[in-house]
Amino acid sequence: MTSHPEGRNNGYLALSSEPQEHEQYSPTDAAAATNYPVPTSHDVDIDAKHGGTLTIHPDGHSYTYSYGPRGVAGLFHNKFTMGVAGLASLGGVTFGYDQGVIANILVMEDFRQKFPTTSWQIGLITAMLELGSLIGALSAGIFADRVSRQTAILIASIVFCIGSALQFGAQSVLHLIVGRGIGGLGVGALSMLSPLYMAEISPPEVRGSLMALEQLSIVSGAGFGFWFGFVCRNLPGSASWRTPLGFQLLPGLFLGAICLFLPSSPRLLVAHGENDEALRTLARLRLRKPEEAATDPLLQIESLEMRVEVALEQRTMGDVKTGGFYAEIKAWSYLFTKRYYKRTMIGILMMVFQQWSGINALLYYGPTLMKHLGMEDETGTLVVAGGISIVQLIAVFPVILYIDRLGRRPLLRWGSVVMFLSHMTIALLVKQNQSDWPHHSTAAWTAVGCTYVFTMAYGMSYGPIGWILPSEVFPTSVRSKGVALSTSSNWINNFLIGLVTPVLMDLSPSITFIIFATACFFGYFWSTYVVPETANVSLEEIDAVFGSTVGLQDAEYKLQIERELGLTDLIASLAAGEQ
Ligand SMILES: O[C@H]1[C@H](O)[C@@H](O)[C@H](O)[C@@H](O)[C@H]1O
Repeated sequence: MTSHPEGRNNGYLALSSEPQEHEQYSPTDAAAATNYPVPTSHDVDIDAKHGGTLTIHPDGHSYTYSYGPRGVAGLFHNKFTMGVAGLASLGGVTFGYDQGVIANILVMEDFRQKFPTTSWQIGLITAMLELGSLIGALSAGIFADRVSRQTAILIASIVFCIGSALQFGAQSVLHLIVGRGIGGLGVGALSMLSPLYMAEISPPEVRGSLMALEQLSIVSGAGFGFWFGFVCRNLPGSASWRTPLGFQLLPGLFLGAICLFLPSSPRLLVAHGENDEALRTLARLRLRKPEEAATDPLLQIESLEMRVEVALEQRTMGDVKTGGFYAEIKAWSYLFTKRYYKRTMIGILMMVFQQWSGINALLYYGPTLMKHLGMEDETGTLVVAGGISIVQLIAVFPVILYIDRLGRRPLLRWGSVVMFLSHMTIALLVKQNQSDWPHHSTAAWTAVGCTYVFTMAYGMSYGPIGWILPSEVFPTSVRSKGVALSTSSNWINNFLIGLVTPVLMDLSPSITFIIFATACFFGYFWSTYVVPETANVSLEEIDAVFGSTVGLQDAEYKLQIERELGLTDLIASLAAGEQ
């Protein structure tokens, strides 16, 4: 077997016809085996017109390609895909909005008079969204592959709108709770479908930037929801709370209306055997003319990689999508086999660390928390807490610009360190001053400042990457289920945080912050030693970064399929400048 060099190879150039176990190919071996000249330079300029490149790595085995530049230039280079991803990310707006709006609604005058809620009912109103979302995310994992991604998004939007309408027209607490539950089903489904779809349509060099749009949408939704609710609290009567609850119908209806015009996921098309349509869609997404579909080398590489992956998966695990109940169980259980276990755990733990970093404790209980930090005035505390959503929003912009240059891991590692330090500082300050905040206003403001530092670090690391990494680590055959599990982990942990934070805060605010700091501490080691770098790697070649878990047999199958489908010859001839 030829070895996969670790790191940024997003392609694997199998230049030999007879791979042997543990054999390392030198470029000379490769040339002898194929009669193609050995690439001497790294970059093969194959796409001068559009600025795309194919880089053959010096080992002569692996390659990287990009359709154009990264960062801002790359986003504009991919303007159509950016527009499509931006629209799909509206799923995140519904999610954020729902979370952001509720804190203000629950304290509104008219709401409290109409619905004299007990505290467990209040808990239920908040938690129903998370419970509904958990079920929504898991169910979307079941039906997402059977229909197109757009149809799945449409169904989820309709469910979301039904839930929103119920909340808008609620005449009793029960209506509201049921409405939140149904709305949650839609929110949960959308929260897994949007990143899934975005990952599948993005080119490797700007995938991180495009997927960070999901976080942008979530935090914009949350910020808008919070402040819109805050402003609406002065409206007369039930308009104060019905207006913000009804408002969410707008993004829901809009998403439902436009999703049928979005292009299909080329990866799902290939998985469904529609290779020609997949190539045409890919050409559209990469802004190539239809007639270029058959000739453009990068389109050829990307679509062949998709076909190789699907063929490989079908050969290894059978066609999981065509079967019934048994096949469904089998597909879910694959996530826990040796082959995918590590990826499944990355998806699940990503969200465990994201949620236990404590972001939602700040968002849900911001006002209460600020009181613990010595802020007394009601409006002031609301404003400070609302500021946290704004900090999250600001933090996501540098991520959109730089994540594909910086990579996912460095951001996670640095994020963990800063978040840990901020939490520990708060814990210390609270412990020392909680009995007498009025005389320690500097300490109080330092603690408030630390919550902002924490939020900034979170917003540049675990926040956006939580929605990026899980969709990247799975192959197409199990991606929807893997992402569904990861998203469910988000919702379960989100729910737990909502449940235990008030109890913990009553017990001891400083211990609460130490618990969140502990999560960040472990997050550092996890992102350093477990998480692989997925930046700039095409989705099909993520396998290579998990190289150690892929068996020898799989690697051999892969070489064989790459040869059968013509990818090997295509790369070799491009490297030799023959096209
Ligand atoms: O990434 C998001 C975001 O940071 C939200 O503000 C938070 O409420 C979510 O739980 C999280 O998943």
